[in-house]
Amino acid sequence: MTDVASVAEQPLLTISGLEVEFPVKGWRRPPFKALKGVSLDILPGETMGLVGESGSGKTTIGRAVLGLAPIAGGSISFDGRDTTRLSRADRRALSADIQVVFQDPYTSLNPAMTIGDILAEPLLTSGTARIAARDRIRELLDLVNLPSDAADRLPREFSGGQRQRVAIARALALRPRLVVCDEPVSALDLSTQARVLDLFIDIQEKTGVAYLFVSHDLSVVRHISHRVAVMYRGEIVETGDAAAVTGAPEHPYTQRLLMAAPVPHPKRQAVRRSERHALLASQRASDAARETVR
Ligand SMILES: Nc1ncnc2c1ncn2[C@@H]1O[C@H](COP(=O)(O)OP(=O)(O)OP(=O)(O)O)[C@@H](O)[C@H]1O
Repeated sequence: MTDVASVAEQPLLTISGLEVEFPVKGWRRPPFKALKGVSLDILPGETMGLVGESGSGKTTIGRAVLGLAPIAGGSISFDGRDTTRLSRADRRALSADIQVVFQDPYTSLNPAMTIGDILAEPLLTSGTARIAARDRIRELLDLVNLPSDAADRLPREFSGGQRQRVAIARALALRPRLVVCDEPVSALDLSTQARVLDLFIDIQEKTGVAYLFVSHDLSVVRHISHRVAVMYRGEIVETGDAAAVTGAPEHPYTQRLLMAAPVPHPKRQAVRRSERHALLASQRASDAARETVR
């Protein structure tokens, strides 16, 4: 379903010539140009990986898409509408369609709220009735593979990976069409990273959500993306099919990034995303069968 060829060709998100400038303190000092004319589009159900070194402007693109960066030029349109010129009410309506998952699952969840209350918040704020919200919370916990009794527990009772599942569930509560994922696995250990990345892929296959997936880690981006854009000092220097960009990059900067990235296991590299899912499913089935025999 999420194969790029099978999704509609009309972009969900189109960023054209985007410029973001931050003011710099000091008499008559020119602003700092964090984005210098960035263009990018994302199709429905697609994952666009955004990779680049620290300070290249990845987070700023995500923040601009969320309406949180000072835009100096260019445009961002979502579903054909320019989002840089929305009234506050329209921006609020759009926020159901565009959600975010942050890097740190330890600070992004309110420690005093139960998981149920954390997931209920966006639902109740948007006008969902309490009974419908309770059903939706159950569905969300199931979608991110957490037990339904998780709703009654506090964030501190969960590991980092489980907390990130809660953050993902919260982002999905209002059935967004795009989720900005800003380094969502960087704070997790390697094996948890792989499981959470596979969860993102599973959810996309079930819901058709698109991701703008920001990471400084080329191997993470290679694992999850359909297409990849490479950022360098406020500009996109290369965009293309994930396998092509991460396998045979054209731009010297991407080549340097690739040399610095850990090499994936050759078997894993050869397996396409859809095939990987079939493989994972059969691995899970044989694990389950082994458990039953024991
Ligand atoms: N609010 C701000 N005020 C001033 N400068 C900012 C602000 N936010 C970001 N910048 C600058 O804009 C540039 C791009 O930052 P950004 O956070 O987008 O980079 P990044 O590629 O996401 O890096 P990292 O991986 O370290 O988060 C950096 O030089 C940063 O210092």
